[in-house]
Formats: sequence, structure tokens, C-alpha cells
Amino acid sequence: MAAAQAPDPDHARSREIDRQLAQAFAAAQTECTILLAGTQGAGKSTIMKQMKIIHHGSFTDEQLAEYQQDILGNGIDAAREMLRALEHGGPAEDGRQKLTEVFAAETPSDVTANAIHKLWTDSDVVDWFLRHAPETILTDNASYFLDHILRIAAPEYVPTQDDVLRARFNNAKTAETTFTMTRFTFKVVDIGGQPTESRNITMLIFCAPLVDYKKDRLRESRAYFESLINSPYFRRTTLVLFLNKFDLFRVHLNKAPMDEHFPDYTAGPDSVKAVKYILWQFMRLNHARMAINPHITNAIETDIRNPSIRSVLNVIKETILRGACLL
Ligand SMILES: Nc1nc2c(ncn2[C@@H]2O[C@H](COP(=O)(O)OP(=O)(O)OP(=O)(O)O)[C@@H](O)[C@H]2O)c(=O)[nH]1
Ligand SMILES: [Mg+2]
Repeated sequence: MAAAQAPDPDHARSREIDRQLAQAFAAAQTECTILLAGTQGAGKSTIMKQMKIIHHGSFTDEQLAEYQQDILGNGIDAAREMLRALEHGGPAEDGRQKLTEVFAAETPSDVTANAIHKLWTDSDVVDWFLRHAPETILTDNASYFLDHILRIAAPEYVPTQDDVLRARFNNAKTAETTFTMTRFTFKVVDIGGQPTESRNITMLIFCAPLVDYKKDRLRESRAYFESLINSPYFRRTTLVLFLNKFDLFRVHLNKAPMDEHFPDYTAGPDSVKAVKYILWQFMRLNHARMAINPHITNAIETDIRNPSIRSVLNVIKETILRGACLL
């Protein structure tokens, strides 16, 4: 039987140094700054909303009520998008004409909502959109707001958490949030599409919308990613890549094959292979050879059985705390 090993004095000393460093670190830096970056519509504000929900609980009724007008605005924008889409050979010319007149005459009202609902549920319109898949023609969650237009236009309407996560707002409401864990305050700042030269950033989360594979916007997203991750300002920053909007991506893949946009892609409509290909497109820009943690995300997911953002955020917090020797 092997003799019990004597404690290694070097190891013990090393642990003690780690402990002292951790204490010094904790005393010196109790605030971690996390930057959220990405091109327009990538999902930064939505991720920030999820962080708020996870750390501060669901929105209060007062907070939800504040979003009422903006969400109705999302419904009206979605209806205008529907009209524009139907202009390209779509059916229901009379219904479209009627809705156009309502828009010209009315501020958003019951009449408007009824006219939108009537056109959106017209059987020819339903068939036409189903043939094309509404998610691929209309932006992001427009079809959700069209489905719910009567509810969100009702005078007594109070937004739900899902409505808030699916809506688009101007950045003023969600540009910064803080939450605490152990001795740390996490300050999350949405820097939008603006490159930053901030120092002492603990983590940079770059958000890339997978659905942009169909547009030049993926190129724009990659260029922004490349400039950030290779910047000397982030040499000591933990880098995270969120490949976001995976739910929409899966729908798009069936209607707009990847190889139509990337001739060298040959793995078909398999969404996992397609994501790996896009991930590779990002990773090959990592000239500075930084460690990058990629995650596939669906930022609107709140279902507890599929806690996409929640589990990713846990990994992120653990990574930060581990970096500070606190775990
Ligand atoms: N279905 C789906 N929609 C998403 C997802 N992430 C974001 N969205 C929606 O995409 C739209 C844009 O998301 P935002 O979070 O406002 O994007 P952003 O990056 O803050 O955009 P800017 O502030 O314009 O730079 C919103 O309607 C979101 O609800 C996702 O993973 N799945
Ligand atoms: Mg935003």
C-alpha cells in the first residue's frame, strides 16, 4: 500500500497566495463591468431585460404598464410591415386598401386594431403567409404582435412579460442595469454598435443574430466582432459570443438554405451544423487568439424547462467569480 503523502509545502503556499490575492482582488474591485455589444437588433436589450428578470424578479405591474404604448407601437409597425409584404403579389387587395385608409385617417384605435386583425386572419392572407413562413418575411416577432393585436389594443391592456421580451424599444429604457452576487456588483452596460475604448472591463458579451446570415448584416456583425475582440483594450477581458435568435434561425433555414448565401456550406438544413459554420466564421477572426466562450441563445425564452439565457448567465457569473478566485 502506498504511504500517505506528506502535504506539499509549495502547494499549501500557493493556495495561501491565491487566498490573499482573492482577498486583495475582492477588496480592490467589487464592481464587475460587463459590456453588451452587437449590431442593431442583435438582442442586447432583450438579454438585458432577461438579466433584470432573473435578478430582480418579474416586472412589476407598474413597470409593465409603462411599456403599453410602445408595445402597441410594435403592433402597428408589424401591420405596416404586413402591408408592405403583401404588396409583392399578396392577396386581399380590398382588405389592404381598407387598412391603408384606416392608417391614413386614424391614430391607433379599436378601429385600427380590428382592421389589422381582419386582414391578418383573412384566410387567403393566412395561406399566403404560411406558404412563405411569416417569420422569414416579417422581422423578428412581428407575427406575434399581429396575432395579439386585439389584446394589445384593448383599453384595459396591461403588457405581459412575454410581450415586453418580444418587443423592440428605444435604448433609453435598457441601457444599463446592475445586480449583486456575493461581494460583487455586476454592472451591465449596453454599448450598442459603438466601439468602446473603456478599460477595466471584466467581460464583453458580443451578441450576433444568427438570422442575419441572409443579409449583409452578418458581415457587418463579423466586422464589428473582429474589431472588438482583437482590440488591445480587451486583452484582459473574458469574451463571450452569443449566437442569438436560434429559434428564428431554425425557421429561416428551411425557407432560405444556407448554401444560397454561403456557397462553401454543404451541410444542408441541419441547424446545429449551420450554427457551427457561422461560429467558425466568427472564430476565424480571432487573430489575437483570445479565449472566446460561445453560446447559442434564444433571448426571448422564459420557459423554465428550456432556460437558455438563465443557464448561460450562470456560466458567465461562475466564469467571472472563478477568475477572481472566489469559487
Ligand atoms: N424570436 C426572438 N426574438 C428575439 C431574440 N432576441 C431578440 N429578439 C427580438 O429582436 C428584436 C430586437 O431585439 P433588441 O434586444 O431590441 O436588439 P438590440 O440589440 O438591443 O437592438 P438595438 O437597440 O437597435 O441596437 C426585439 O423585438 C426582440 O424581442 C431571440 O432570441 N428570439
Ligand atoms: Mg437595444
